[in-house]
Parts: sequence; structure tokens; C-alpha cells
Amino acid sequence: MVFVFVLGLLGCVLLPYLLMRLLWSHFSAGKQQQLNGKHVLVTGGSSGIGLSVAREAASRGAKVTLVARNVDRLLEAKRAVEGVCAKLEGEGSSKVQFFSVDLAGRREHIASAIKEAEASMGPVYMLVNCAGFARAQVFEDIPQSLVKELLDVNLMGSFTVTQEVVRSMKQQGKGGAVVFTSSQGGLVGLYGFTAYSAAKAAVVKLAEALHMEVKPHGITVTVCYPPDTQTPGFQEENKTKPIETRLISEAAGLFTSEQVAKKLVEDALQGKFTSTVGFEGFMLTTLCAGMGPISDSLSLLAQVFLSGIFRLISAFYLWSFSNIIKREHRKKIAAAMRTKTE
Ligand SMILES: NC(=O)C1=CN([C@@H]2O[C@H](COP(=O)(O)OP(=O)(O)OC[C@H]3O[C@@H](n4cnc5c(N)ncnc54)[C@H](OP(=O)(O)O)[C@@H]3O)[C@@H](O)[C@H]2O)C=CC1
Ligand SMILES: CCCCCCCCCCCCCCCC(=O)[C@@H](N)CO
Repeated sequence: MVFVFVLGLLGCVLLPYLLMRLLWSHFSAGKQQQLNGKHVLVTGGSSGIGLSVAREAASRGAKVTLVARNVDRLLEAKRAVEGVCAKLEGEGSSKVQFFSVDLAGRREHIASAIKEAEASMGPVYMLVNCAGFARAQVFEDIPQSLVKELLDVNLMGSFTVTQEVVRSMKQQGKGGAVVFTSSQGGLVGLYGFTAYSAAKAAVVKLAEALHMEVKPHGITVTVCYPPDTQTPGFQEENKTKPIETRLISEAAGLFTSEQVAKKLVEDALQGKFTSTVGFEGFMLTTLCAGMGPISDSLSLLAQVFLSGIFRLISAFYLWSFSNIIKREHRKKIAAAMRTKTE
């Protein structure tokens, strides 16, 4: 009985998914913009997803600007991206530059770095906001300074850089592409992520509103929703992450930064509003489409026909998340009892 149900569910969901992917790749192949010779600015480009985006852009012939704080890591990343350029055409030293700026810092510094970047490589065609970080902690333990830092880097940093770049894109009148990095944790609020989920959800609404404003200017907006991704930032986050957060996040799988970056660049070049990886990513973004912009008819079809069944499936995920939390809660109580009696 259960077997038949599972088989039916797979038939309803997996088959349409595979069919859509096939159709997608068929229809989108021709629509893709090129990056050859264009300027791509990547914040957080010295590490993890941002660095992989920079490499992906370079492999498509783009000129790349990296923005982050730590100069040593920027230098190392610049060399790595130059390596990609060199493989492409046997030279490439002039195609990668970096700026050390704190995106949670002063606006003047951010604005002047972008001006300089554009002065040497031309107007930015694609901006990828990747600078950000996650810290998971139980709600009442989160210091105010951490909430502020999470909002400053993840939300305000992207806000400020994008303001500067979009102003210049509008002046040029040649269109462009803006990418924000949210998270699957920006679509579903997760245990331990009260501050982080709030910051990443805010990025989504910023992107939706901006999309409406810049569309007439030929500027596309894309939001990337990565699941757990193997990066230095992810390793750092794992040092203090509550076990509940880890176990719940694992439901969406673990991906490489190359997988996330490749999909991000492809989706942005096709002007899609949403970019994600994995089957859970597909289900979650389809279910959470809400009043978000419609970038292609196939995604719209998926949202119309699959939202109902995905909401049902979400009940199973939420049930298993709540079981994880209950189980860990019981373990903690038992451990506390043991230490009391000892
Ligand atoms: N890895 C994951 O599991 C997931 C990541 N994400 C998001 O993807 C993005 C990239 O994450 P990931 O690659 O893991 O992170 P990493 O820590 O590996 O890289 C973060 C990058 O951002 C830069 N950065 C951080 N803070 C600032 C700042 N204040 N000013 C300028 N640059 C800054 C870092 O350089 P420096 O420190 O030198 O400034 C580094 O280049 C983040 O927004 C993250 O929230 C979303 C979902 C999952
Ligand atoms: C139909 C319904 C489908 C439901 C699927 C639900 C899956 C939810 C899992 C959420 C995973 C969140 C990972 C966040 C990673 C992150 O942001 C940090 N690692 C940042 O570094």
C-alpha cells in the first residue's frame, strides 16, 4: 500500500520534474546571453561560492573583479581565476582585479571601489552579490552585535553594492544582470537561523522589488538559493552550529560550490529570477514562488501544477524536522538529569 503510494508520488513529481528539466535545457539553450569580454563583479569572490562564480565567469571569457576584505585571500583567488583565463587564451593577467573593501563598512569606500573597478574594466555587466556569512545559534543566545552583523553583511552589503552598480547600469542603458545570494534558509525559517533566515528572506524581497523597477531598463535580477555547500564559510559555520540545524539542513543535501556557481551563472544569463540546485531546491523554490516575478513559462507551469502536491510533501519534511527537534530536546533533558544525579 505504502509502496503504491510512494510510486504514485514519484510518478506525479519525479517524472514531470525530469520532463521539465529536459524541456528547460531545450528551450533555454538559445536564449542564453554571453559573457565573453564582459565585466563581472563578484562580491565575496575570494572564497567558496563567490570564488567558483568568478572561475565560471572567467571560463566564459569574462573580465572579473573580486571584492572581499582579506587581501591575502584575494591575491590567492586572483591567481586562481587568472589560471582559468590563461587556460582559455594563454594570457589573462589583465583580466582579473580585486578590491579590498568591508561591505558592512562605509558607503564611500564601497562606491569608490566600484568606480575604480569600472574605470579599469568598463561598466559592470553582471553583479554577483556573494559576500555573506551564516551563524546558527539558539534564539535567546544571539548577541545583538551578531544580528546586526548578519544584517549588515548579508542585506545591507548587497543593498549598497547593488545601488551603486544599478545606477551605473541605468546610465549606460545597455541592460545587465544582478544576482543576489539568499539561501534555502531564506525561504524556510529554520531552527538556529532566526537572525540568518530573517536576513536572507529580506534579500528575497529586496530582489523582488528591484526586479519590478529595473525590468524596463533591460536589467535582470536573479536570486540564488543554495542548500548546504562545501565552502570555507560552511566549515566555519559548522564549528558552532546546533545539531538540530545541521540535521534539518541535511534534508536538502550537500553540494559543491562549483555546482551552485555553474547553475547560478547559467540561470542569470537566461534572466531567470530563481536559481537553485537539487530536487529539494526545485520543490522548495516552486512551492515558495508566491508573488515573485515570472521569468519563464515553464517555471510558471511548474508552480501552477505542482504547488499543491509540494505543500503536501512539505508536511512530511516539517514533520521529520519536528521529530529531530523533539528527539534532541529529549536527549538534552536526559543529559541534564544525569549530570544532576551525578
Ligand atoms: N556555504 C553554504 O552552505 C551556503 C552559503 N550561502 C551564502 O552564500 C554566500 C557565500 O557563502 P560561502 O561561499 O559559503 O562563504 P565563504 O565564507 O566561503 O566566502 C565568503 C566571502 O565573502 C567575503 N566577505 C564576508 N564578509 C564580508 C564583508 N563584510 N565585506 C566584504 N566581503 C566579505 C569573504 O571574504 P573576507 O572574509 O576576506 O571579507 C569571502 O570572500 C553567503 O552569502 C552565504 O550566506 C547560502 C546558502 C548555503
Ligand atoms: C516541497 C517541500 C520541499 C521541502 C524541502 C525542504 C528542505 C529544507 C532544507 C533547508 C536547508 C537550508 C540550508 C541552508 C544552508 C545555509 O544557508 C547555510 N549553510 C549557510 O552557510
